[in-house]
Amino acid sequence: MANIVEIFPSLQGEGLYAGVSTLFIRFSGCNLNCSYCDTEDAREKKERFTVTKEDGSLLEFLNPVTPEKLVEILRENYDFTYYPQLALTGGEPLLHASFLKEFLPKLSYPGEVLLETNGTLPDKLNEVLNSVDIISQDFKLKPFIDEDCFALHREFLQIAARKKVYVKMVISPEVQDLEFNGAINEIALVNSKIPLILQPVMPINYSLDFLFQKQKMALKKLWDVRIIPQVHKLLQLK
Ligand SMILES: Nc1nc2[nH]cc(C(=O)O)c2c(=O)[nH]1
Ligand code: SF4
Ligand SMILES: [Mg+2]
Repeated sequence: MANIVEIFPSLQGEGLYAGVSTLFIRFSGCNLNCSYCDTEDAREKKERFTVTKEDGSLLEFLNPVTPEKLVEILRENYDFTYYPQLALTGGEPLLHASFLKEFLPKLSYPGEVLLETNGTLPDKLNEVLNSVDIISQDFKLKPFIDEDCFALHREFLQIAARKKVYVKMVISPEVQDLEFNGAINEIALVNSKIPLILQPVMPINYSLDFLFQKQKMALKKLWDVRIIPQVHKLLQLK
């Protein structure tokens, strides 16, 4: 059984696949507490979850949900043809790894399954690796979190690199070069071909110079470094 916050169709607003028509499942709960978190309500369990249908109307279902029920809800409410990607997000979806291990083979999604993860639960990733196609792994930097996640991020990325993977780093002018360089080195040690997406903290009420400076810094060690803001926020989508 899993606790869900919401299911909705939208454009992928973040990362390497920004712009792809995507069906999102947002799971409850998170093991981190980032200062820039824009899904605070996903951190706690909800009695019910909402399903936004293709025509924009809303349905409500009771938590927790079984894998069978979730498959039924998706099949009844969406034509998967229109969503080349299914995104699993949160919160931290890997807190539901054993659920996902049952659910994803039952669903057998015809498109690609993309996992949006904070990259700190390597053992859980191992459990679901065979059932996902793409991994969007965050690298969490100071000053946005108190913990040092680099060792976990490295271990996680080594596993994720067996699939299609990219790293997403939320940055602002407050991120120090030393911290940033440390993260770049971790990625380069796993594979310098792994794409890195620099995602500026929203709202952008600061000069963009630091973004280009950080991109250049990263390009010394990595082949593919992109600056991509949250497209869904620019377009005022969910
Ligand atoms: N449109 C849209 N794209 C997204 N990509 C990642 C999201 C997330 O909250 O994890 C997200 C989201 O909340 N909305
Ligand atoms: S990992 Fe994601 S969901 Fe969890 S606190 Fe950080 S930004 Fe929010
Ligand atoms: Mg979001």
